Amino acid sequence: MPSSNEIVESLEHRLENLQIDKEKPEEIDSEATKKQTQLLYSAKEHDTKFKPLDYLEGFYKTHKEDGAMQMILFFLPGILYRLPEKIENLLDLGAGPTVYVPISVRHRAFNIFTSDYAQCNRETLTSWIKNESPFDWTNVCKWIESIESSRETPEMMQGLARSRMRAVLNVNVFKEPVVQGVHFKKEGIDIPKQFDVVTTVFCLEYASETYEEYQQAVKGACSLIKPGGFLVQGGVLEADEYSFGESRFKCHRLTREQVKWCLEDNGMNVDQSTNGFRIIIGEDIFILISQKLM
Ligand SMILES: C[S@@+](CC[C@H](N)C(=O)[O-])C[C@H]1O[C@@H](n2cnc3c(N)ncnc32)[C@H](O)[C@@H]1O
Repeated sequence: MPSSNEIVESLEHRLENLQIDKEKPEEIDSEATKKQTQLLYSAKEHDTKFKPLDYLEGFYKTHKEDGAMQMILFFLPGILYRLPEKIENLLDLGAGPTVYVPISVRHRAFNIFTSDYAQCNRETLTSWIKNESPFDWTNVCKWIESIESSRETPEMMQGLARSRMRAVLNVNVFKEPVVQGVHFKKEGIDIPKQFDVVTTVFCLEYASETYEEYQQAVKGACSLIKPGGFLVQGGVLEADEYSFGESRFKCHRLTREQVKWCLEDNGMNVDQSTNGFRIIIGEDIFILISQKLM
């Protein structure tokens, strides 16, 4: 069986050959015109202005929809391979309307919790759990399957992930506790105070507009991890905003140093020479795994 290092290295090698779709000059022009017509919202307005279907159509319709998503989906299996083989409780923090994390961890995590700050996203997540999703995840499943080589159909992948789902939580990374309420849960489920693994992708820097807010957001995320547990974090560096559909949202312009400083401040391992930390950065998109020190 290959080691997790070998898997990540082989994925890094494959990344060199991955065609991340770059915008052509005429597309850049039309992007600039589109931007002028989009409304610019603050990060705090995610709860009232976020449009789940516009977001999903913009970034997840096919795996080629967006370079950042391609990068995350491509490296996620290799990063997840570094987690313990059996995970009792996993939380996807700030999942938005997306379910690619539960699908990717379906074989390892027994109890999967998902969450978001915006009610419309919590509703979209719940509808997927009830197999009433307004969005078709087939293409993303095929992309995940091609990286995993698991030979499962999208229906099998989603069926297993759904059976592992336990609850949809209302979260705010600036509040204490971060879990503010339960939007949906299956019968007889207790919500853990801390989790063995917390995943959070494009959330902490997108919830923030300043470094102070980002520090608070990381503190909130880390407070949800058990001692010895893991954080899997994905995000974007050096960006002031992101956009989809008719909306743009401001975000904190994050640097790679800030990513590490904040983890360190919250008792997380940032020593690349150990097994407890690994970061991969490409085209200003990063994905990392960090273990909480005991
Ligand atoms: C860009 S989306 C990322 C969604 C998803 N994780 C993904 O990878 O596509 C950012 C998410 O952060 C959530 N968010 C914004 N402010 C937040 C806060 N204070 N606490 C928790 N989540 C927040 C938003 O509601 C939104 O769903």
